[in-house]
Amino acid sequence: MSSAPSVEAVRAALATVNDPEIHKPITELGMVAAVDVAADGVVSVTVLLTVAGCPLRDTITRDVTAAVTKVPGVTDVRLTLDVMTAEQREELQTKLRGGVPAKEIPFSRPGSMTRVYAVASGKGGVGKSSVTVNLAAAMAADGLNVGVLDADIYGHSIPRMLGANGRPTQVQNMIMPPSANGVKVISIGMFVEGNTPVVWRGPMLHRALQQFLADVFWGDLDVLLMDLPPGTGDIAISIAQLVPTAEILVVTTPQQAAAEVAERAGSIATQTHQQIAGVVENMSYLPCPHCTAEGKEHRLEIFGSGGGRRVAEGLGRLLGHDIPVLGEIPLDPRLREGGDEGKPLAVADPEAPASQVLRSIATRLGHRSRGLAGRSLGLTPVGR
Ligand SMILES: Nc1ncnc2c1ncn2[C@@H]1O[C@H](COP(=O)(O)OP(=O)(O)OP(=O)(O)O)[C@@H](O)[C@H]1O
Repeated sequence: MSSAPSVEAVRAALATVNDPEIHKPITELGMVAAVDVAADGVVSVTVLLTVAGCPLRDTITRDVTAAVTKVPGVTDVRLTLDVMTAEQREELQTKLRGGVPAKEIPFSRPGSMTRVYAVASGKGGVGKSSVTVNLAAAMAADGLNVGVLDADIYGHSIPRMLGANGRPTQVQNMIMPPSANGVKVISIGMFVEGNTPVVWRGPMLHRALQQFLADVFWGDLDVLLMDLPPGTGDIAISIAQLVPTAEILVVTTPQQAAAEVAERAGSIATQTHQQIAGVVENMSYLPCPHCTAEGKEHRLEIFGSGGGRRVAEGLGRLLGHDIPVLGEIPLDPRLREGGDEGKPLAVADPEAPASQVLRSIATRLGHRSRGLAGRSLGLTPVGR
């Protein structure tokens, strides 16, 4: 007959259980209130939930029971779920913030290691959100900790495109973002009922963004992507004020008209003194299906050509240094379908031509040297 396990062995097993929302071990979060091991191998564990009526209590129950059951010598697991006191939640919040005072934006602290990209476009519908979610998913698949802030307050489509169906939950004053495809997501769409359009004005939008940046528990992000609304509106200015180190990523189509507006949107960087990470040309061409079937390459340039290059050159002239075109993404109906289904093509089919371009951009942006983001190096970036 095997002997009863030690309390340490049970605690070690509990340390393998992550809180489903905070994604950290429950032992580190102060959620394990008591562990008791009886001589007959019956283990009693008390776990404190962050809030009463926690929607994920079933997941926690299942995970804790499974982990403890695996410890040799355990004959039964008796789990009691209780709720943290206000003081305990306060303690947890301080711990989660890693000492950063409330209301401070972690990404704008000096020495922040998170690279922040604000994805901008001139016109709507050029694929800015599609590019954002695919880059985010590709970076996450590459092992980076990634967050997406859907700042496209009027056309918030990011949660659907990423398949983030969950709702944010609240621990004290902190908002826990749901995650999908390995990416943490927060969107104004998660805070409005149904499909209600948001008709907020500048100051309210600024406050909402401030809250998303300061009060959301993002954890240690390698990269934060912010999907801006099209154009050069209040939000772009707010972002520049809130996170001055955010670099701008301009998305355009090859079309002349789109390129002109994109250039205007990018030129905001001269006023806000932000860096431009580069230009992404989306919907660059459609690989001719007939020629592809015959093993030949023939690009149908549905929206013309050269928009990305023109924007990069225009912005380069304005800023006095070269701006790279980071990639030309072809049209692919599966990219749209992936967006509708919450399965970004870059990870669902990484070898598709559009995915290959997206993944190469993700690698380039995700692995730029840390700590230099947003700083002028006095160097001229090399083009493609
Ligand atoms: N490369 C592509 N191939 C095929 N469809 C695409 C591609 N890029 C984007 N789309 C589709 O085009 C539509 C517009 O894209 P998306 O919503 O990403 O644009 P947007 O610039 O973010 O628009 P808005 O800012 O107005 O919300 C979507 O239906 C999307 O699935």
